[in-house]
Amino acid sequence: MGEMKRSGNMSRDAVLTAAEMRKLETDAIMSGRVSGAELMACAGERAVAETLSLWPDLQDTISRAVILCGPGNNGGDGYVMAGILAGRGWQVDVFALGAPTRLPPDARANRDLWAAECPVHPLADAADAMASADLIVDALFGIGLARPLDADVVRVLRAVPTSTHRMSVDVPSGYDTDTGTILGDIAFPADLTVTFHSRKPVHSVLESSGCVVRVVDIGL
Ligand SMILES: NC(=O)C1=CN([C@@H]2O[C@H](COP(=O)(O)OP(=O)(O)OC[C@H]3O[C@@H](n4cnc5c(N)ncnc54)[C@H](O)[C@@H]3O)[C@@H](O)[C@H]2O)[C@H](O)CC1
Ligand SMILES: [K+]
Repeated sequence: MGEMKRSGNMSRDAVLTAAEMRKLETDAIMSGRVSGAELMACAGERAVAETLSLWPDLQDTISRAVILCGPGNNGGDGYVMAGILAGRGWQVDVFALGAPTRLPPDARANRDLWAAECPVHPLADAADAMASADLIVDALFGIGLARPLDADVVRVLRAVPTSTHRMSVDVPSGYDTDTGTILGDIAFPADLTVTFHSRKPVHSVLESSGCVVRVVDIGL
């Protein structure tokens, strides 16, 4: 049975759908209480903290991370994580799906921050790099996955090694958030999933297959 742990002073046991989560985020942003950029920064910071808390061995040596960033705000969280890990002295390689010009604003801002100092490689090149990574971060798709993964993404997921730490941001790419089913043939094989504010239906499915699920507060 996977472990589900709450971090911070989370008392909410609600399970939200993708639409409910999106409404909560949008209402919070529209109210002016918090910005999307602040939510994304907090999401990335908390995702790194939970990853290092579950796998403290990663802090003992200079580790190498491969971060897979998608075309939306889930990818944006990945760019935030890349900057944090690089700032801690990690070797970080980022592989991205989609054109930068199509990224939503907060994700684009974090991508450009990263790209100002470091390369962003095409996702298709990730397969070889993953073999020697200590940590692989799946920031391809979160609650916005709308259809089965395309063949080029499937090809990369098939190359994800079993012998490394595999962490997914919010939802492992390939899963439908609300039904917990895999939309196509494959999903990212996460050992850890860090989700934001509250669980979604997919997370109990993940736990039953042995994935550790951590829920973190992002100030919503
Ligand atoms: N909203 C916020 O302020 C925060 C969101 N967080 C993170 O954002 C994601 C949700 O982001 P969103 O952009 O809505 O969705 P995704 O990033 O999951 O992907 C949507 C993106 O992908 C395209 N798409 C959908 N399915 C496919 C597919 N099979 N193949 C190719 N492309 C696909 C779609 O058209 C969009 O362009 C959430 O999970 C959080 O990780 C922050 O964490 C907090 C702030
Ligand atoms: K993901």
